[in-house]
Amino acid sequence: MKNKRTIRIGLLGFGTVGQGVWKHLQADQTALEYRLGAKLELVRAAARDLTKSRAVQPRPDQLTDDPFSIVDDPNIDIVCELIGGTTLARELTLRALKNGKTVVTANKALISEFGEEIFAVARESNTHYFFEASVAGGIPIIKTLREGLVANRFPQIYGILNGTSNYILTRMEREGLSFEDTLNDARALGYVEADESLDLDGWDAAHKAVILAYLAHGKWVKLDDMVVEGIRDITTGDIAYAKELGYKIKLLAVIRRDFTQNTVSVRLHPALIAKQELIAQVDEVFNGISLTGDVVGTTILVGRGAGQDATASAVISDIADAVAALLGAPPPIISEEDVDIYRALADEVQLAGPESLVCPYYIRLRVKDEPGVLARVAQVFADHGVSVATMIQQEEINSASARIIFTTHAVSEASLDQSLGLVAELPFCLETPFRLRVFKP
Ligand SMILES: NC(=O)C1=CN([C@@H]2O[C@H](COP(=O)(O)OP(=O)(O)OC[C@H]3O[C@@H](n4cnc5c(N)ncnc54)[C@H](O)[C@@H]3O)[C@@H](O)[C@H]2O)C=CC1
Ligand SMILES: N[C@@H](CC=O)C(=O)O
Ligand code: NA
Repeated sequence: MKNKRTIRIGLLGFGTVGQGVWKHLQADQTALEYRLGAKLELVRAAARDLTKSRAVQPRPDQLTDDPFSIVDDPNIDIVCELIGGTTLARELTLRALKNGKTVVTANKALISEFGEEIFAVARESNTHYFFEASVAGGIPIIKTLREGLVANRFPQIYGILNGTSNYILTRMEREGLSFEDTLNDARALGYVEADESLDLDGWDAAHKAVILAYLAHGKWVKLDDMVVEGIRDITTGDIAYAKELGYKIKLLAVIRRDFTQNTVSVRLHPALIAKQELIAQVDEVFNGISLTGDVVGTTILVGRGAGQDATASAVISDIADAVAALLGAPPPIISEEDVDIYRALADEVQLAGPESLVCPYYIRLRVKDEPGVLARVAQVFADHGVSVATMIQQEEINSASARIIFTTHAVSEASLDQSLGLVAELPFCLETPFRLRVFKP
């Protein structure tokens, strides 16, 4: 390849994703160079511990423990931030952008918290910030929203955005294992965040939902304004009861825009979803996103949401866009720097209030097995407008206690929670009542 410009790349972070990017860029370099019309050079990667033995081993001069030497290197054009977290990663990202570098990231925590600031700095620095790997791993969801579906407004986007929890729920369902039993395997497969609470308590998927909500509706929603619940309290029993009732339990992100009321709601929680829905059939580490556009109708994307190779695929796709931008091609149709476009998308949209939380529920109670229990619970439900749709009662082994599983008709979350608060205080109630939402697309 004669007279082609050489684009130089540096990686911040050389863990699961960093090594994947290095490995695949090297393996596919020639083909990529032809497709991009530029030469690529992997200059250096920063890692915390240089002595660690790694599956991917660059030459010693290509590894450094000083990430600032990469963002300050005048020869480097593209910096990939694959460290994670929101402190050092933010500092490095802002410095790289201010130094005029194009930045590619997989860091959803950083974007959901500091996206507004980072996009502004990219704009002021006349450069770009790409983040395809930050949502749904290898699925090209960012490109799909910004480019492929640009003709649409989106009344509903929902789906599975966390590979780790979907992997755990799938193995709990198939093998009857507890989630602790499967967590180690998810770790070994490189799916789990360094801070595991991000995966298990729903925060990681919430970060991704915040990013999608911004891209679709131009509004940065704060985590404090969202319902965020994870999968820790789900038992194999809940999964089995849900199955008996025709449902699967999935950790779902739900983004709804009501164009009449001009409100948007973004939430993240486990929910029962009818097993015939395509999203219910997305298992293991796969993510699935259903996007309903006012022009195209519903489009569903399914693919690997975590893991070294899938994530590297998304990072390399951003590197390709970054190379194109550096060679003078226009940025993607709606780039993250187009504030005016996002302001128009937002159109002064307000967050939907708690009254918008109305749906059917799944309820699990553990009670003393004695006369009158059902009548008391039914009375509390009736007093709060909670109407029972189905009930399963199962005696426990010692036969002094029983599990009762209800599903309800649609009811407001406030009424449901009030009634469960009262049920919890009844003398025969042996455990805090547990409830899951039933999601109807
Ligand atoms: N693992 C996955 O499947 C996916 C991860 N991501 C995101 O990609 C990013 C990286 O994730 P992983 O590769 O899984 O994490 P990891 O923990 O395997 O790798 C992090 C790397 O950053 C380096 N690092 C941390 N502090 C450093 C410092 N002070 N100086 C130099 N290097 C430092 C570590 O040495 C390590 O090489 C995170 O933002 C994560 O959320 C996104 C999609 C999927
Ligand atoms: N820990 C995350 C990794 C990808 O974003 C997940 O499990 O989805
Ligand atoms: Na993606």
